[in-house]
Amino acid sequence: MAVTVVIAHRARVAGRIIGERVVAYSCRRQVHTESQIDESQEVVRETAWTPHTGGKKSGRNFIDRMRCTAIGGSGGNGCVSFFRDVFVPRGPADGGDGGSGGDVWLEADSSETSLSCVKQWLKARPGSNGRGKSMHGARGSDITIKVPQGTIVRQILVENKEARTEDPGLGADRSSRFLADLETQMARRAEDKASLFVHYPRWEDRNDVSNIRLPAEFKAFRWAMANAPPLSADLTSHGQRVLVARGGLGGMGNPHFIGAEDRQPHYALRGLAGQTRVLDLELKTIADVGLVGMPNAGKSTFLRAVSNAHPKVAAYPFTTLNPYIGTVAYDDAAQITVADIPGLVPGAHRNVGLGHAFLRHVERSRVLVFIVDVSRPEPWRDLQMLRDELDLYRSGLSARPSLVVCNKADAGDVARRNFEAWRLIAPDLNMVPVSAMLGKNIRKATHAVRQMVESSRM
Ligand SMILES: Nc1nc2c(ncn2[C@@H]2O[C@H](COP(=O)(O)OP(=O)(O)OP(=O)(O)O)[C@@H](O)[C@H]2O)c(=O)[nH]1
Ligand SMILES: [Mg+2]
Repeated sequence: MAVTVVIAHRARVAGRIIGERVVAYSCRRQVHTESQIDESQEVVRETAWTPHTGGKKSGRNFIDRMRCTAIGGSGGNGCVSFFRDVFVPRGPADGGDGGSGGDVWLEADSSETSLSCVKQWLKARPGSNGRGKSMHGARGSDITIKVPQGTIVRQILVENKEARTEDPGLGADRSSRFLADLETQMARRAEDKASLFVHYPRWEDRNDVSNIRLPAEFKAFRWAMANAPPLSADLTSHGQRVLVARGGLGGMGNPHFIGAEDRQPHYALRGLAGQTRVLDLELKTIADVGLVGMPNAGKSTFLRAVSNAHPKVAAYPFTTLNPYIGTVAYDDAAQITVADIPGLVPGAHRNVGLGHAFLRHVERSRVLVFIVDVSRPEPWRDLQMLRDELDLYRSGLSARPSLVVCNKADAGDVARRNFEAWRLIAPDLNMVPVSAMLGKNIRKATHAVRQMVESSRM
């Protein structure tokens, strides 16, 4: 059976054939794509995760989806110490508390354009341990990671394997199984409790901490950590921040455990571990207008003509490999943002061409501008294909307010005839003939777009 690779990335693609399956690795987008074709149907699958590429910021490392792990700094341990002085051999407890661990924050920044600056492990600093003479440990410093505006943060819930209970044996009857369970639970609880404490040197055996009441603040923190709701945030505006992993609470020093029975506690609490969260970051660019078109239709040329952006323009398909954002400035100081994305080809929803993953960058645009090359035969078919691909990505997406820009209207009689025929076929379609290359009729298009953006804001 013949096996074909459907991937049309212009980037370097290394592939290896395993049986009837072709596994291809695209170096450009770091997307691991697996294609398999059988006689009846085509199956193309893209793994959801783009691995980290080492923090480089260049355009080739554009990343719009990644997974990372945020770990709050652990709290410093409380200290076991006693006041000592000349003629004071057994002074009162004076151990300081440990400092809390640092927090991990994500912050939207308008100067960031890609998630490639985000590392896979985001770790905040731990708090310092408490010391004698009631000296409390310093708080661990927070870390703030800048992400582009439009980043969606979701927590991935990882299964807790420890939650599974052990089976005491097949032969055990119900009551003995219940008792065995209870015993293991009690032993585990005592063990867990003992592991929460630090001891004065060589006092481990003498300290029985099983009856010690843990401080309410400590219990409340542990409860809050265990019952924290799954994180989900959308960082849409510049400076918006979200706390993704809280630092652990610092342990309490031994003065907290002075009681009626024990005036000289030889133990203190350890700091708690920081929160760990596995995060899925997805960048969905926020622009007022999204440009959608086939490769070579002139999207980038149009963006150059209307805005301050300078995307690369060339006479071959897939010139644009990453989204570009430009700002259109009007005479009365009004501004709208326009996103140019790589071209779509028939079957983009099956990952043909560069796939439709880039459509996430126009998904939030209120207005869509279809750039159609009017010098191609039957350009209305191209528009239908674009609309179909949008709907296959997200149903109803093509129903957004839209303008059809009939580009390359300067390309001779063919373009003019096609445009006139199109007018007859679809008299109600919102169309503007332009020549992005020569800058003709651009003002008409930009004003039509502005009207649509403003009416969609109302
Ligand atoms: N004659 C003519 N050519 C144009 C016009 N607009 C763009 N072109 C040419 O069409 C070719 C493709 O233009 P691009 O702007 O790179 O097209 P694109 O849609 O961004 O293509 P991809 O980035 O590959 O998706 C270039 O050679 C442009 O010079 C136009 O209005 N008239
Ligand atoms: Mg382009």
